[in-house]
Amino acid sequence: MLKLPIYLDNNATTPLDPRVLDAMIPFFTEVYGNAASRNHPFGWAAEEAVDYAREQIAQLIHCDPKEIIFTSGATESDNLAIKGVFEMYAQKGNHVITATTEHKAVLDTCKHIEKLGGRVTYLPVNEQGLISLEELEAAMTPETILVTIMYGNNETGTIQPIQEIAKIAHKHGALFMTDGTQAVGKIPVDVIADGIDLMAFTAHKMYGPKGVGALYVRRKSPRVKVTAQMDGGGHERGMRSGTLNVPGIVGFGKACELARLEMAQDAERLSKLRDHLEKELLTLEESYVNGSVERRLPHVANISFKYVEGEGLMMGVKDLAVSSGSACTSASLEPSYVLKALGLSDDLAHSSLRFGLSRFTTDEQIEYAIGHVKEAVTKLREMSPLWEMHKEGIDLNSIEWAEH
Ligand SMILES: Cc1ncc(COP(=O)(O)O)c(C=O)c1O
Ligand code: FES
Repeated sequence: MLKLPIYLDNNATTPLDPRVLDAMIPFFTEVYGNAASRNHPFGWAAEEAVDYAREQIAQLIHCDPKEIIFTSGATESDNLAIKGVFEMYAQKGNHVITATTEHKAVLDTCKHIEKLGGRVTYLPVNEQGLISLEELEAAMTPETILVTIMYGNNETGTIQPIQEIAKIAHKHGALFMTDGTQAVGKIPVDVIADGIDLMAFTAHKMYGPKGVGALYVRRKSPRVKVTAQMDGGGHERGMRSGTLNVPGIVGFGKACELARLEMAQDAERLSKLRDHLEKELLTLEESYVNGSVERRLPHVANISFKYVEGEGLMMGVKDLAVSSGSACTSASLEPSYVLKALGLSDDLAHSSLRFGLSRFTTDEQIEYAIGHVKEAVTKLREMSPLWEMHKEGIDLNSIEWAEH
């Protein structure tokens, strides 16, 4: 039988918690009504389950259950928030501010509204992956309707100064939206304390099922509205039509409840495990942490190993399921645009690995990962002429390479 690698790609998706699956199962076979059916108990039972999940989710992020709009995932929530605000507030202005390190679900939606006549400012980040509050302030105009900056980055785990960003947006009369996909369920997120007006998040990054997400839309001071992007039966207070995915929503609710109860202890254990992994891997010379070490999600480490070629690195660590900043693991030909935005060279971006730990990651798995990565990096460097030159003290930047 095929031996599976150790799964350390939990920023891509997490396994479903068995307790979440248990909660979902009756809603496939027994309680199969349409939550919008008002005339019989099948519908009522489904609606009751959805309402309960809405409460579980609202409790995790400290909002009112009415402020949760169910979607198919964070991609849809990002689209609904940005396009929906752009259309709804067109009278006020057409300017949106975001950052270069956002997820494609945000960046490509911003590109779309540019085609519709919108103006978008893409703020740069510093080497820590953080935007500058001064640059944000300077970019605000009377036409700015929306500032959208993610909570925690999916590649590096860097956490933006959310409360400060919200204050600046509000001071200038704009709404503040955040893609909370990687942060919700991992660190405390309080939409009221943080000043968030809209927030996208998704179940499958927090031990829930794939294909179900939510958009938080503030209802009071200010009351925020988005134009629906999916027309139809007028579900979700008219903001997102379509029959609700009841089992998925039940699972999402359960995942949020578990996160509320277990997040603190998970975060403490995982940050210790992550720090141990990182400390060990940094004993390899010329290895670097990408993103902010101080402001970071507890379960993420992104490390570059200089003088190691990206493709070789991915082949060398095949006992681990991890992501890399190199293009050979993705459909695009460019190395990670997030790492490049932090100022990394193409080479260093190519030679990076992203480790994403989960509730189910064990000490033994991390010990194995440490040994495996150390061995791979050491072996690859032994074969690398660049490493040899570096060891001989030759400044590689001073070399003039022959043209071919
Ligand atoms: C920051 C961020 N936003 C959005 C998404 C998209 O989420 P979903 O897969 O639920 O559409 C992801 C997941 O890849 C993500 O990490
Ligand atoms: S190492 Fe494969 S694309 Fe860079």
